[in-house]
Amino acid sequence: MTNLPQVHSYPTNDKLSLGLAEYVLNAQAAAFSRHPKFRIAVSGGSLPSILASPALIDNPSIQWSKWEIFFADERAVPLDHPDSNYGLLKSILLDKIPQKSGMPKVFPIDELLLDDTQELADAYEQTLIQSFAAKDSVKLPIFDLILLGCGSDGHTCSLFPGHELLREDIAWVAPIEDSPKPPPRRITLTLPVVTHAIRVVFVAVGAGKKEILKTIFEKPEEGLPCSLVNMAAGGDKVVWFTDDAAIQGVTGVRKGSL
Ligand SMILES: O=C(O)[C@H](O)[C@@H](O)[C@H](O)[C@H](O)COP(=O)(O)O
Repeated sequence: MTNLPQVHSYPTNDKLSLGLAEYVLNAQAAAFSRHPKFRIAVSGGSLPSILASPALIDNPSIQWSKWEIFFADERAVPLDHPDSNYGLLKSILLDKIPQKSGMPKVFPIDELLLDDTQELADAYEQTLIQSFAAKDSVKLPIFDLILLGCGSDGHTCSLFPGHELLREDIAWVAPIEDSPKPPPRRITLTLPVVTHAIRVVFVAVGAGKKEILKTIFEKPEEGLPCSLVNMAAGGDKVVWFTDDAAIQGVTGVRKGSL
C-alpha cells in the first residue's frame, strides 16, 4: 500500500533535527510559490527543542520575516509561566533568531482571557480568521505546515484519545478543561484544521514512544488521535520524523530518508 504514512527515522536527535530543518526549508519554498508568507503552527512538548537546531535558526535560506507562527495547542497560563508553549518556543527558538534575519510574526494567546477557556479559544479562532480569512470567507484555514508531537497515549495537539473534542467539526479552535496531561485547561486546533494543512509533521523520539507508535500505525482502527490525523490527511501530506529507537520494529509505515 503506498498510502501508508511516511516515516523518516534517524539514529540521533541531532541528525533528526538536520532532516527536519531540510524538510521545513522545502515547505517554506513550497509556501512561497503559493503566497508571500509561510504560515505554520507548532506544538509544545519536545518538539520546539528538536526544531530549534542551528541548522534551522542560522540557516541563511530561512526568511524569518515572512513566517507567521501560531500554536497548535496552548495551555491556559500566562505567557511567562513555565507551562506556556509560547514561553517554551520563545526561549528555545524565537530568542535565538539573529536580529539581522528579521523576526517572524508570532501569535500567542490573549493573556487577558485565561479565566474562560471558551473565550480564549474563540479569541484565538478570531486571530486565525484575521490571518486566513481576512479577505474571503473560508471554511477552514490552510496552514502551510503544522508541526506536532505525539503523546505516549497517542494524543496530539490537545486532542486526547476518546475525547469528545475529536468530533468537533465546526470550531477551528476549541477549549479543553480536562486534559489528562497537565495542565488541564488548554485550547487546541481541532482535527479538521490539522488535517486541512498542506503538510503535517509529527516528531516522536525515544524508546518510550515505541509502543504507542505500534498502535498508531499498526492499529489505526483504534482511532487514536495521531492515527486519525494520518488517516484523514492521507497520502504524502503527513510525514513522521522519529529516532530509530522509537520506530524500530514498527510496521504499517513507509520508511524513507530525506
Ligand atoms: O502542549 C502540549 O502538551 C503539546 O502540544 C502536546 O501535544 C505534545 O506535543 C505531546 O504531548 C508530545 O509531547 P512530547 O514530545 O514531550 O512527548
